[in-house]
Amino acid sequence: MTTSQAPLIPAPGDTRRRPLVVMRSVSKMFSSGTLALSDMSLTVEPGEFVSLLGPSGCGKSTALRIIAGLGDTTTGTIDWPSSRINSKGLPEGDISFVFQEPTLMPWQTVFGNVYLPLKLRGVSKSAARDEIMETLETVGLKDFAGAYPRELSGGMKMRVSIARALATKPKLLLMDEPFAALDEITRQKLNDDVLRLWRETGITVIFVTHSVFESAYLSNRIVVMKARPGRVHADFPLVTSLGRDAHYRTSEEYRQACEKVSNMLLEAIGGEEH
Ligand SMILES: Nc1ncnc2c1ncn2[C@@H]1O[C@H](COP(=O)(O)OP(=O)(O)OP(=O)(O)O)[C@@H](O)[C@H]1O
Repeated sequence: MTTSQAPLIPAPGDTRRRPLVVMRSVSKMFSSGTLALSDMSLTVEPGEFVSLLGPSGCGKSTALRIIAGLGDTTTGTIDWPSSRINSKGLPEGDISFVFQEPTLMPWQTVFGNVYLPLKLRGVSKSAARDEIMETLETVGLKDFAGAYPRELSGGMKMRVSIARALATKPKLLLMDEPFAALDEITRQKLNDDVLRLWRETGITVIFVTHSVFESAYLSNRIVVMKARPGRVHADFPLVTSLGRDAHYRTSEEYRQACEKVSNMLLEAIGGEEH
């Protein structure tokens, strides 16, 4: 992957807000010959909540993994204009990833699982304690710090996974279908949790989902992708005059947002070559 380094501090008089991440004409061909992404460009501003939506196999996870540095581009670049870049071309400590599976260590408590990324940075347990307890409180798990993953429900495990991702206070949270395996009510609760965290922390979120309803509820911007090869089909803001809450879920505004996203998705699927 190629990256370019930008000065961390803007030049005097430069009052422009720098994008957080810029994906420029990225293509990805796997060694199997599959062209997963073709000429994909995407600029994400600080504080955005962007959902990546599209048919199965259109390259959503591939795009997310490339942004996270978990995969290389074949051509194209990923730039981090507002971050300090490490030797791997990544903004040190600025990115966290939440996968569909909570991927917790079964032999560690909730506290131990959330402590892991801080431990890897050399932070002692005692120095990390207060912050970890605060993060656990944010996700509603303060009373479960000593519990083991086997004692938790699916939704609680996902909360631990989110707490672990937040422990390092990243600027960017990448979420790859995190709630797909959960029941609808748990999913809605976690949607509200993520929205609250997003509002409270000002974190930037890129959220991969198959769900029109979920994307229309959560995002202030939707990027619909097309498959074979994966590329951006539509990219639009989702502005609402209402708060995103139970009232919004039953509002005409939400219905219209779902209809718009759904139509864009149908358009993207309709354009596929079968
Ligand atoms: N490691 C890999 N090796 C070869 N091909 C891969 C690999 N990972 C993904 N692909 C292929 O790349 C394409 C995009 O896959 P990707 O998982 O990014 O899509 P997706 O939109 O996230 O799919 P889904 O919604 O089903 O999770 C698919 O055709 C997939 O088979």
